[in-house]
Amino acid sequence: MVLECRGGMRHNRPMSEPLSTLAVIGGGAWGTALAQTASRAGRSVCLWAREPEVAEAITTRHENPDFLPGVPLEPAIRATSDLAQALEGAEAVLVVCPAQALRPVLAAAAPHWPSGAPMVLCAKGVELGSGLLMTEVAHEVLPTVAQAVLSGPTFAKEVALGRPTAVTIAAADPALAERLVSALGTRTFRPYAANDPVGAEVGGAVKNVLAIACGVVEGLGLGDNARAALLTRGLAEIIRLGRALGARPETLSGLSGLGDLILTATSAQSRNFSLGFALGEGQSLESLLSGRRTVAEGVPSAKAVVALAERHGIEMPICAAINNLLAGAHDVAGAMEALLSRPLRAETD
Ligand SMILES: NC(=O)C1=CN([C@@H]2O[C@H](COP(=O)(O)OP(=O)(O)OC[C@H]3O[C@@H](n4cnc5c(N)ncnc54)[C@H](O)[C@@H]3O)[C@@H](O)[C@H]2O)C=CC1
Ligand SMILES: O=C(CO)COP(=O)(O)O
Repeated sequence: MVLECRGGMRHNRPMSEPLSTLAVIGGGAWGTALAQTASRAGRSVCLWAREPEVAEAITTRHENPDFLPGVPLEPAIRATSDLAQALEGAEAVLVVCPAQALRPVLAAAAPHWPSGAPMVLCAKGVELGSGLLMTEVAHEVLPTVAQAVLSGPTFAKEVALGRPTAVTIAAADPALAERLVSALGTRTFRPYAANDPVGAEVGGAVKNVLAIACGVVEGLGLGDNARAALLTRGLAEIIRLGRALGARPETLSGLSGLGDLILTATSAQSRNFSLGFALGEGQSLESLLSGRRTVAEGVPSAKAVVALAERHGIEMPICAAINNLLAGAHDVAGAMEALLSRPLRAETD
């Protein structure tokens, strides 16, 4: 079956005109949920899924049983596994692939990128090896494309079901953030405009590692005090790294930082929290990752975040303990011991 995605003629719109046609790159749970909310906001949406069977299920059966089962999708959403088709005529592109796949996916998209269309980076992570944030990776691949970051406390299924949700849309250019807020906002999907994209992405990347830590503590049955301590000291790690990278503290304590940390690190709906919980109960990382199709971004990002912190001379002991656990350098008891044996010190150090 040929799946067509035609958003109209390729053209550059003046910055003030509304964005009517969007491409969503990524057919996982979050790309599908964002396509759903954009379609409900009245946008014409074409989604690119890597798997042809996912594209076909979305277009013909209006569902994504592989990555977002049980949620009826808007019939108007079109999907394709052809990147060129997905991008044709798009006035903005939401990039929603896993963080470690961002570089190759953007490189494949680059020859087909619609002239003048900004990108909205929606993945949460830090690139392994380079230690680059998503905006930095994207800038290396597509240096002339305007960027925004969409991040916040957002379980995909709740968004797709239309449950009330607030997010941050951050762009260095405030006019771009406002246009995206207008394009995506609805009564229940409520984007807040911001102009600190780095702050928005640091919170989203680090909270996944901290969610694994909270899951471990829960799986070990260490209690509510321990979880509260991890959340608070975890936020201190987000703020320390964010400041070093030029983020503003108020962004880190907003929706994309503290908000997402609270959501992800306290809910069994989170893949990162659940993975940590299973590790705390004694399951092996290998068994948890084998055959898995969904992402737990905290796993690759732990190593990248710790390397980034070392490069900036910042202490991130919770992230370091999780990195050691995931790398097999410590078992669960060893990772806890590394945290509990740290010297006592002033809270604000
Ligand atoms: N699921 C959620 O509730 C939310 C997810 N996010 C973020 O969105 C990003 C995407 O996550 P999900 O949509 O949840 O994914 P998912 O776990 O539902 O599905 C995995 C997706 O990754 C794709 N994929 C796997 N390997 C790939 C590769 N090498 N190249 C290109 N694509 C590949 C698969 O085709 C599939 O679309 C992640 O960074 C995640 O942290 C952000 C907010 C909410
Ligand atoms: O980013 C998310 C919620 O904001 C999704 O978290 P998980 O990837 O841990 O499920």
